[in-house]
Amino acid sequence: MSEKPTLFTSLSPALLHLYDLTDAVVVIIDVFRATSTIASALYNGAQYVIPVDAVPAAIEIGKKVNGIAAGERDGKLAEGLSHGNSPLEYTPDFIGGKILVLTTTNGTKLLHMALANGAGDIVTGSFPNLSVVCNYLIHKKKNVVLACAGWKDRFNMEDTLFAGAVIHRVKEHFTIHCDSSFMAEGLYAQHKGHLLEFSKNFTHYHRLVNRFGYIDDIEFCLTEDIANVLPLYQDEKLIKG
Ligand SMILES: O=C(O)[C@H](CS(=O)(=O)O)OP(=O)(O)O
Repeated sequence: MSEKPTLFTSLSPALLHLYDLTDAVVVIIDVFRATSTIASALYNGAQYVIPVDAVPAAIEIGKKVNGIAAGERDGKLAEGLSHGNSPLEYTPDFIGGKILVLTTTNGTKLLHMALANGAGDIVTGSFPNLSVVCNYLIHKKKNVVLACAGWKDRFNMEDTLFAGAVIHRVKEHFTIHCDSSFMAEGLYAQHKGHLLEFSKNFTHYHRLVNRFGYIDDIEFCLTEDIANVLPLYQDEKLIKG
């Protein structure tokens, strides 16, 4: 009997160095909101997304590729960028055929950290593209690291819940000896029927909804398969895989 590949969950960027990324598919997870926004932009016809880890670089690259330089810091539009990090901003009319250059507080930084740690096979995941990510992991038959962006190195619930949702669907295909994966799946199994209601307790819900009123974004970001495309990292871009 052939051995199954392994699956691990990194609950924070601060823990990422503990995992071997070199021979694995790394799923970058930032449910609120970077990876939901990336799925939305590609689903609605963006040519591709360039994830960037700093605002000045996003502005410079945006000019060079004649793209839309977008992103935020701490939930607000960052100075010098013309668009934010809301998945609802990237409608087909607006983003169709265009290049999005995106920089965010947690998600795009984590993707660059994964690259610096040797990752060669990177996709981004969120509830809006849950099924396509799971199918990719099953068909690749490679080791997997589910990498949660958290918030400024802290653990968060929404990224952990998404990791749990993936594990719930793919677990028969992997060897999983990882307590964070076990915890993530248990959490998802317990709350999958009422994610929106459950999310009202989360730190990020307070940050995004109570401070900025982004409730529609939260609903989008917790809706499974509403933008079911695979953002695949190739040649410094996220393309539709
Ligand atoms: O834009 C977001 O949703 C967050 C903002 S915050 O700084 O975490 O409040 O950034 P992200 O990198 O998408 O987590």
